[in-house]
Amino acid sequence: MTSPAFLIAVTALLNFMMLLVLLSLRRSGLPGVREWLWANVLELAALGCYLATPLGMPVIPIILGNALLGAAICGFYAGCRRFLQLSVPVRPLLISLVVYMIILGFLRFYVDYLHLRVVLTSIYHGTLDALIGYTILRHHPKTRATHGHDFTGGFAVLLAFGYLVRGILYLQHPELKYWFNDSSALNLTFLALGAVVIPGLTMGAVVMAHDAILTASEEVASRDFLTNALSRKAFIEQATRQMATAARTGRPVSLLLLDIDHFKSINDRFGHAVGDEVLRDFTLIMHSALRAADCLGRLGGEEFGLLLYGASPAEARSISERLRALVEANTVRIGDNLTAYTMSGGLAHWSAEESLQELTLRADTALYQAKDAGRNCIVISQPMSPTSPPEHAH
Ligand SMILES: Nc1nc2c(ncn2[C@@H]2O[C@H](COP(=O)(O)OP(=O)(O)OP(=O)(O)O)[C@@H](O)[C@H]2O)c(=O)[nH]1
Repeated sequence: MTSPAFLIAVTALLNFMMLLVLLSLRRSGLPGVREWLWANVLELAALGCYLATPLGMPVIPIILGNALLGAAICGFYAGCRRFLQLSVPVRPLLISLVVYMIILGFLRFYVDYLHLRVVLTSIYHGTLDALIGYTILRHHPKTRATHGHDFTGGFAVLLAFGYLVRGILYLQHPELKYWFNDSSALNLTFLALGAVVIPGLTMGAVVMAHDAILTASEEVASRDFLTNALSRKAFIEQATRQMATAARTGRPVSLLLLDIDHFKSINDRFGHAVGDEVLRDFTLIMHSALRAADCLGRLGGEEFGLLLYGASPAEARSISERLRALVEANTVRIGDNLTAYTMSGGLAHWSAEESLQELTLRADTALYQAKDAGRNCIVISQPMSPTSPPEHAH
């Protein structure tokens, strides 16, 4: 038959394994990992105190053990808040722990009410589990599915519910036994409930952390390091996705290819570092003038692609002209001097049967025409009619 001591020993082993898994995440630098680590260390120490019950020194399991376990769950909650970039209510957590310990001590050493102590621990741990569940589910990322958040938040809510049941049961039945000297199914069930809290929640936290690491590395891989525009590959993927959506919804799409004028001479005159600065400046202007949904990618060198989703041909034309004018009006500081530069653009409005490659070819031809026409202008490609001449916006 399983005994409470055996259950505690197994939990300690589980705890230790989760500690090792968390240690492997330390290098990630993710906020919250340090607190989760501490929560597991504190739980291990608490379990050690509980195992000392047969020694007959109640202060070790009841005061020290419960203080450490209470601190462990507070630490886990703090880790979740840090992970989610939220502030940690350190003072309220500390005060709650101190008050909890004072009442617990009172219920053991002043009046000895075992069932009220069980009710009190149920309220304390249940409330913290509910807070953990609520916080994680409330701050669930909106743009992607994350099983880690669902699992951890859902598990914490379930634990809170388990504690609620335990609290009510012990409140209504003061005759129920609890703890080391009782191997009844009920005692073991509630003991197991308390035992799985930190290892179970830690497992969820590890999944959340892996998800965050994966998302961050995907973001880095899809961005051009110098300008923070999308990489060519990511641009093509995103543009293809947006065109597929447009094909379904009937929304208009335009592609603008942009190229900084005489960029080679900027490099030649001021050096490569200044050229890099101009590239960064250019993308800053683009990002500040565009909507978040507009997809800007660096296609190579000083050439960029901009997919304008949802913009009508007239809107795309006015956006392109606005961007050109913004670049023309802007200056970059080079030492003590201010230098201006311009850009040319080729704009093509997408028609449903066209592939991204065909659309890009038309925009590219328009871009060449803009360069031929003297630069610092936007040329609009005429859709579907090979005979119609290109139109100049500026
Ligand atoms: N500083 C810097 N220069 C780059 C980078 N990538 C490409 N280039 C340079 O960009 C220049 C592009 O020159 P060209 O293709 O002749 O174009 P351009 O001088 O802008 O002439 P037009 O496009 O015809 O106006 C080359 O000198 C490349 O070395 C980069 O990441 N940083």
